Amino acid sequence: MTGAGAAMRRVLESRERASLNGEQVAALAELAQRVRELNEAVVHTEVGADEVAAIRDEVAALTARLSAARREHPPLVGVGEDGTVRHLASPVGGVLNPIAPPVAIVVQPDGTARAEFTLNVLYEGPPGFVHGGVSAMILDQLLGVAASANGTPGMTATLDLRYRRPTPHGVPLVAEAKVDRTEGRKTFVDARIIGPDGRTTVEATAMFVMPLR
Ligand SMILES: CCCCCCCCCCCCCC(=O)SCCNC(=O)CCNC(=O)[C@H](O)C(C)(C)COP(=O)(O)OP(=O)(O)OC[C@H]1O[C@@H](n2cnc3c(N)ncnc32)[C@H](O)[C@@H]1OP(=O)(O)O
Repeated sequence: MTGAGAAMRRVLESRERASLNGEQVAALAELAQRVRELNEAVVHTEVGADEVAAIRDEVAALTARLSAARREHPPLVGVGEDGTVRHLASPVGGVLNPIAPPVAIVVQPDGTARAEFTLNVLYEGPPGFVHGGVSAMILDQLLGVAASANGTPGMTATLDLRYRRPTPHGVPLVAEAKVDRTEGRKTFVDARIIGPDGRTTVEATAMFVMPLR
């Protein structure tokens, strides 16, 4: 069995990742945004059973139309001119991924990975608050981006979370991550989510390990 590094390289090499031009990305991102709105509407709808059945069939027909021509792999990672990390299909902030929370990560000149975002009810755990696993996923991504921006990317080997207070949804949040230190193949990164009152809701520390093989 080969290691994670070789496996990832193989996937990347096998991907004839048609570089989408800006226009194509914008068009698909708009589609993904409409699907996000659809997702939220599904959770909130009170329309009757007949209408639900009719909409179900319409959605199935749209899925069939989109599937008429499929890429084998989703489009590749890139970094925008403004430092914005563009992993187009990422489950965190991927503009082409309709289940991704809208978390656009920008790497600042001092290496801090930062995002400002608002989470809706789709990401709810306890009533009124963000699901802890969603916070963990967002922080893992931010931590990983900070490690990559430091020139020391890796796989998450450890992720420690401290949930200090509930993270509210429906209000602006900030998350940031910064590399603390590196030791050989290990990179240690700190991150947090900050609520609208400026108080930290979740803290995280992670260790990333660059796979050898
Ligand atoms: C700029 C472009 C931007 C692109 C941005 C994209 C950003 C994307 C962001 C995505 C973000 C999301 C990211 C994701 O979602 S990553 C997905 C979640 N993570 C994984 O699936 C990782 C799975 N594990 C592995 O692949 C391997 O185990 C790794 C690679 C981690 C290590 O396997 P490897 O065979 O290479 O390592 P080694 O065994 O020789 O050990 C080496 C050293 O490390 C120490 N160690 C290892 N593991 C642990 C552990 N768990 N706790 C404590 N220590 C551990 C070990 O003791 C040793 O230390 P020492 O004895 O030398 O002192």
